[in-house]
Amino acid sequence: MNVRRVRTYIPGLDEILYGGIPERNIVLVSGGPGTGKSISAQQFIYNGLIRGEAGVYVALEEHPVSVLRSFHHFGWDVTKYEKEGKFAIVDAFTGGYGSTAQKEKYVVKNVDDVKELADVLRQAIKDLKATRVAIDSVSTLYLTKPAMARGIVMTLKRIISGLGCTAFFVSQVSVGERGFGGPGVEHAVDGIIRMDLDEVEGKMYRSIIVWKMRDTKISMVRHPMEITDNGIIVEWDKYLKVTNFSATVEPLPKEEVDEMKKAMEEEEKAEKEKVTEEIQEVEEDEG
Ligand SMILES: Nc1ncnc2c1ncn2[C@@H]1O[C@H](COP(=O)(O)OP(=O)(O)OP(=O)(O)O)[C@@H](O)[C@H]1O
Repeated sequence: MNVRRVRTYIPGLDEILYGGIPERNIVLVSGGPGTGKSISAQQFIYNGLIRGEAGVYVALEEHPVSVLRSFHHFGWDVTKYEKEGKFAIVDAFTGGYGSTAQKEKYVVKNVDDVKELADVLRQAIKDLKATRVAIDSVSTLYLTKPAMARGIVMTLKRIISGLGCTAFFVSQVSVGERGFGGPGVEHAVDGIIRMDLDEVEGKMYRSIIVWKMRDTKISMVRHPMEITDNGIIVEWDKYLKVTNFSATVEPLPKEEVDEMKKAMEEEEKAEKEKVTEEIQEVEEDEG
């Protein structure tokens, strides 16, 4: 059976997922500092907004004003969609203190209370009829209580997935750490995307790897990745070979490139059919 997919529209990422993220999947975006996790979450939300899909961004790690500044840094004007009721930031950072928080609609007063966060998030998703959610970062919620991690992730997953949304959960790990966020979390989520920065002989290399993604085939190699003024670009037809002394970018075998291209073509076809069906439904309702 063909799964319904949510395209990230992050250049190259849908290709290495063979068409996009299966709908309702909760994806852990894991990586060390400065690897591009927040940018990927913002790009995922913005790319939905410009295509008519409402989105909610949960800010746990930065002030909502800083989050807005990050979106605008890439020219992603979310303020426009906020005014139209298609985008909202859930403020789980300020605790309701300060002049900005007084004006916000979705504020979590006690961040240690996951039930409160879940309630505010549920309300935001329902009000906006959102289909995309980003939590930045989910690891903040259990930094001091690792035993609670699985329970917290499962609570959020039930709500988000249950309401029909697909989500990016940002997970912070230390430089050089091999895991993604602890065993409870890694098994609870539907997908894991890992972002890395490697220093080889004084030069930094960015890369991305899909570790797991339920209900779809994935690329089995590490891909080079760039952060540009327009956001993240994944080099989906190349792979990065890193050793202690060298980093080389190699082309992928032609068969794999062709298979990813084919998967994308099929997804684009399925998407066109979905739009046609939706137009027909609207016409029938109106007619
Ligand atoms: N226009 C740009 N061009 C190139 N690189 C950029 C640009 N804007 C931001 N960056 C880089 O992106 C990195 C930050 O990415 P991001 O905030 O997504 O990291 P992160 O993985 O969320 O990190 P942390 O866990 O520390 O918050 C910075 O190192 C910055 O240099």
